[in-house]
Amino acid sequence: MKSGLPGKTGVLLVNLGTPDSPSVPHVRKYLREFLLDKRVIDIPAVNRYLLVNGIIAPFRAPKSAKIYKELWTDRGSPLLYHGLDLQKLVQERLGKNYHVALGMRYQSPSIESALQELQDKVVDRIIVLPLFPQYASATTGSVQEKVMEVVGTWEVIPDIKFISTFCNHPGFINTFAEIAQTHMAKRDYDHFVFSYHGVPERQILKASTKGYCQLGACCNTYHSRNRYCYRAQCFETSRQLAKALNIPEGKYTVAFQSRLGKDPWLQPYTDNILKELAANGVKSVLAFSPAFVADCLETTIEVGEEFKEEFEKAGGEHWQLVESCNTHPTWVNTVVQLVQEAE
Ligand SMILES: C=CC1=C(C)c2cc3[nH]c(cc4nc(cc5[nH]c(cc1n2)c(C)c5CCC(=O)O)C(CCC(=O)O)=C4C)c(C)c3C=C
Ligand SMILES: [Fe+2]
Ligand SMILES: [Fe+2]
Repeated sequence: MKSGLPGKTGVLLVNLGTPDSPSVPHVRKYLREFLLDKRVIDIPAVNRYLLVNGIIAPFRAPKSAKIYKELWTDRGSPLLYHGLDLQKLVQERLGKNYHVALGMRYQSPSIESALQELQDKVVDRIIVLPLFPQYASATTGSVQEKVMEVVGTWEVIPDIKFISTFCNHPGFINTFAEIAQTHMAKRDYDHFVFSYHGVPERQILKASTKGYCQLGACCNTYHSRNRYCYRAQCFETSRQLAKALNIPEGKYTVAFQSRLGKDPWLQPYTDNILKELAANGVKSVLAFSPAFVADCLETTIEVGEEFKEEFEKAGGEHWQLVESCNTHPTWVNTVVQLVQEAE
């Protein structure tokens, strides 16, 4: 990719985004921007506007704001401050021939401002790393579309490389494995749950190349035909994590969380699985949330607190969340490596 001429490489790290504060108006503004994205709620535009403005924004925003208040810290939202910390550490590691910027797909700092920062630094090429290990149209696809929309307005469009998936990158797997080992060293676990953010099944079928994915055993192996299938990537991440941690098949379950609305989302649902596990006598669970590389509402609150409470209510005794990659040194090394591999 390099021309042989000296010049800076721009690195754009992008995560989903979070409200500016846990207040109801800020959460409502965030949910509106997020859920009006046609890649996130992929229904006809008029229905999406009615659903988001008529139901989700008025009714969900106050409930979500309450949960965001629980999550909020002195440094603000974890998704944002972990992103800023990661940006700083990766910048230090890559040095002066690189400029590393952080953008959020929704809210701030925006992708527009992050790309402007790179343009101001006169970068020759840009490497975009959406911070989602598994490609989904709603996340990585949406980031790619937004970046192309913004740079499409520039007079000079530099070389751009997108890192679309890193679901089985050894550095990503090792980061989670190392964090999990700190918990596994302290006690034995009866069972392991890999809980991924869900998506509507319809989105998996739409993203499938030539009808390859049937939401069945087709996702049990990972190869060029299903490289971008979110379900196949979640299974691949789980297999690699199980391998790295010597977890035998039968001792782990892949499940999906955070569904919204009445349409079928990817199954099994984590909240059902944890009840089944408790009913089958499983007492202790180590729970991973490997669709995220930074802790956020979905990991800390949903997996770490809500699922724990439900598991214990159902008869389980010990539920432990594996914290996300955040600024773990192996993860910082991995991001540096992903950038270098993309050049
Ligand atoms: C793997 C990453 C994510 C996918 C895929 C995804 C899909 C998706 N999400 C919603 C609806 C909501 N998600 C919410 C929060 C949220 N989602 C992700 C990531 C993915 N979403 C993150 C990182 C977060 C948390 C951000 C934070 O601030 O900590 C929320 C808001 C919270 C709530 O009210 O529950 C909603 C709503 C849909 C519809 C969707 C569809 C594919
Ligand atoms: Fe989400
Ligand atoms: Fe499949």
